[in-house]
Amino acid sequence: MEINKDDFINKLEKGLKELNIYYSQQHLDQLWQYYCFFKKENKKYNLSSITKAEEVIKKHFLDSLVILKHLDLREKKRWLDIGTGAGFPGLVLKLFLPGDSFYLLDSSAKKINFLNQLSYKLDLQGIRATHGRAEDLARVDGWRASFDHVSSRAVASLNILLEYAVPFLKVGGSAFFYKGPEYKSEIEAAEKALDLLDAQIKTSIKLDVPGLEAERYLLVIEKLKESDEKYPRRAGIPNKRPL
Ligand SMILES: C[S@@+](CC[C@H](N)C(=O)[O-])C[C@H]1O[C@@H](n2cnc3c(N)ncnc32)[C@H](O)[C@@H]1O
Repeated sequence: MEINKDDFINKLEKGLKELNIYYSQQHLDQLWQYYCFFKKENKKYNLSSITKAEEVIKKHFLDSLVILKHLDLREKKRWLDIGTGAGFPGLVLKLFLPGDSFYLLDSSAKKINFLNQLSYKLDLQGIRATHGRAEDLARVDGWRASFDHVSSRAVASLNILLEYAVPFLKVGGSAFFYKGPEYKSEIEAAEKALDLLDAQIKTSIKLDVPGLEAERYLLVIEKLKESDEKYPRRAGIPNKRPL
């Protein structure tokens, strides 16, 4: 291990304080356990190329958490994280929103296996990791039109992501997409998808992740009406022929 627990926690606390995020000793311990397990199992489960402690703190943990201050925390919510990978942002958000229920979805069985073991180690309740493709699950009862929020980071461009995500949302629900500086051109290219899926961009927010030079943005999408049942199209089609 290239860093000890005290140094890891010092760096993590510094970032959380800069983000103005309320945290407890339990959060710090859980994120340390998360980091250790992620680091140990990274190769086996092919998780991420970012593995140095400082980078994991900034690019995975703080980047996942930076949206907390933009959420309405008054009511408990049901979340879906599409293409969650090693749990970013879904599992990290769950630690800070313990009363919300989280569904983590990924098309890689290995990653889901990792997340199930991690959830067990952290003794988390109200979290479920599922192996599958968004296009398939969005047609299943109990998944379609049943989430208050969908999150997704680094999975696809906006026009594709909308077709994956919007059918999962309840009418009035919102999706949170983590994006880079190219988000404006993605919005332009997604005009037709927004129209066909009866969704609108509620807001775009510049995110400040402490110590991160890369520009980060949050796109908040609102679902306006029930989705046409032809969406999403068959698995693979949204990516091959985006709306
Ligand atoms: C680049 S990784 C990003 C992982 C994580 N969200 C992050 O930010 O670190 C993209 C992930 O999306 C998953 N994925 C891609 N297309 C998908 C789909 N249609 N349905 C479910 N998962 C998908 C991949 O298996 C992969 O784990």
